[in-house]
Amino acid sequence: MKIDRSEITGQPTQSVAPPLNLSTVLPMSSEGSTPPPKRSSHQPTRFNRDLSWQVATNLFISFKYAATGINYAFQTQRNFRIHVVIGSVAIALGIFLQVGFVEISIITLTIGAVLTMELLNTALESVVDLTVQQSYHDLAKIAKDCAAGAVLISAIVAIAVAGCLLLPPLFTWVQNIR
Ligand SMILES: Nc1ncnc2c1ncn2[C@@H]1O[C@H](COP(=O)(O)OP(=O)(O)OP(=O)(O)O)[C@@H](O)[C@H]1O
Repeated sequence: MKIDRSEITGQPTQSVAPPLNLSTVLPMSSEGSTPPPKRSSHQPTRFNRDLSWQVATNLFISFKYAATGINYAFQTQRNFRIHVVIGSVAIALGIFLQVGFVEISIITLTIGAVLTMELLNTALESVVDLTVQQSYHDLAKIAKDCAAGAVLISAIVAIAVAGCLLLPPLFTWVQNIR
C-alpha cells in the first residue's frame, strides 16, 4: 500500500530516494576527503575486506568495537535503557526470590534476546538512514517497522516469561510476610 507521507507530516513527499551519493558513504571514493589509512600488504587474506573502511585485527579490538556499539545504543536509544533497567530488576527479583538457576537462566536469555533485538534494530535504522537519508521510502518504512516489530515481540515474550516465572514466587513471598 502506498502511503503519502505528506498526509501525516504536512510536508511534501519524495516517494523515491535520490540516488545514493557514494562519496558520502565511501570515503575512499571521494576526491579531496581524507583517505583511510593504508592497510599493510602483509595482512592475511581473511582481513582483506576491501569495502570495509577498517577491520578489527585482533579479538581485543573486536570487543572494543562491540562495546562502542552497545555504549552507542545505551546513550542514544531510550528503549534500550528501559530494557536494561527492567531486565536488571527482573534478574535481581529472581535472585531475591531464589527461583532457581534454570529460571534465572531463562529470564536472562529472554532479556538478552530483547537487548540483541534492540541493537539489531539500531543497526538497521542506521543502515536505512545511510541509504535513503532524509527521504521517504516505502521500503525504508517496511524495514524499520519490521525491526521495531521484532523488538516488540521479543519484549512481549520476555515479559510473559518473567511473569510466569516470577509472579508465583512473588505472591508466595507476599503472603508469607503478611
Ligand atoms: N526514510 C523513511 N521512510 C519511510 N518511513 C520512515 C523513514 N524513516 C522512518 N520512518 C518511519 O518512522 C518510524 C520511526 O523511525 P525512526 O528512525 O525514528 O525510528 P525510532 O523512532 O528510533 O524507532 P525505535 O523506537 O524502534 O528505535 C519508522 O518505524 C518508520 O515507520
